[in-house]
Amino acid sequence: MTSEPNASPALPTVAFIGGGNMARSLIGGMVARGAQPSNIRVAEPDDATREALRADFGVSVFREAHEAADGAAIWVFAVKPQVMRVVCNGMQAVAGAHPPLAISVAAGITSTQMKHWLGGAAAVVRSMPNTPALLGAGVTGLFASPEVSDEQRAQADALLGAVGQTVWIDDEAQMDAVTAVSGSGPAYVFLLAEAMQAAGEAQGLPADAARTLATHTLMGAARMLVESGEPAAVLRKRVTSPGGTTQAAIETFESGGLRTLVDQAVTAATRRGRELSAAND
Ligand SMILES: NC(=O)C1=CN([C@@H]2O[C@H](COP(=O)(O)OP(=O)(O)OC[C@H]3O[C@@H](n4cnc5c(N)ncnc54)[C@H](O)[C@@H]3O)[C@@H](O)[C@H]2O)C=CC1
Ligand SMILES: O=C(O)[C@@H]1CCC=N1
Repeated sequence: MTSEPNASPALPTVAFIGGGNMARSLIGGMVARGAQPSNIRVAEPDDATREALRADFGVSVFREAHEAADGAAIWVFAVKPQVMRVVCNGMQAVAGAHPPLAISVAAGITSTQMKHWLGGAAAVVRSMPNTPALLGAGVTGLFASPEVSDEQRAQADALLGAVGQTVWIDDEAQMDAVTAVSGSGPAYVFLLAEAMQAAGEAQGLPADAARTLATHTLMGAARMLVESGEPAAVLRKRVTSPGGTTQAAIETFESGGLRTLVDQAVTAATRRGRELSAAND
């Protein structure tokens, strides 16, 4: 099931545990789309990162996780998978017998691991957002553990839906594939942008021109994919005149194994997600 972005979410107090790249994208996207900064608290040990969040978005910032978390209705865990267990264990005293909704954005870490590390009573939504959330153009896959109530599920959908599309996943094992396609996905597009720009420069284009041509081509094509609703293959064929320039390029991509390479890359990212779960158990 997918849903459209919400323009102005009415959210309860949210505490972000970890204020790095992904948290910044979510917080920036939420504030830009109408969330009250006074309802957003962030725990971040790095002084410069913490102060930048306060200065840029007006949110309340804290050095310690428990300071931000105490009294918040939703906890968003945005730390690296490698430290998640320690961070959750440190929250058990604040969680008590009735912990608030816990939303994890971490790659690999399962809802069962989160629940146990938080003391066994937590309702956990495992999510996988991506950094275009900063522009309200994110997409987030979400899985709700059995303890999550309908109201909590709606809260998670409102929070992540404020910064882009949401897609609910019924089988948690598929969250590693979500991570591999859309969580990591922006990096694949940025790699393609780098390669297109470099190739344009190699053909003699000035760097500025190559960047503008490559980046706006990606933006225009992405908008067509979303706004036309037509399959990618149909849009591709409309650009590809028989015997023309595009055909020469597409045949080069196909004979070079682009589809196989993309499949291998997504498979490697999916596998890495599973490894992160096992390695940090
Ligand atoms: N960067 C991305 O595009 C995406 C990242 N994620 C997930 O988001 C999580 C965070 O990733 P990033 O933001 O990229 O990493 P990051 O390294 O930029 O942010 C993590 C932050 O957690 C802070 N931190 C460390 N220990 C802490 C503690 N005890 N309490 C509070 N904060 C603590 C660090 O100082 C750091 O600022 C990871 O689990 C990752 O899998 C998910 C989707 C996309
Ligand atoms: O690379 C990572 O592990 C994280 C998860 C998805 C995007 N960044």
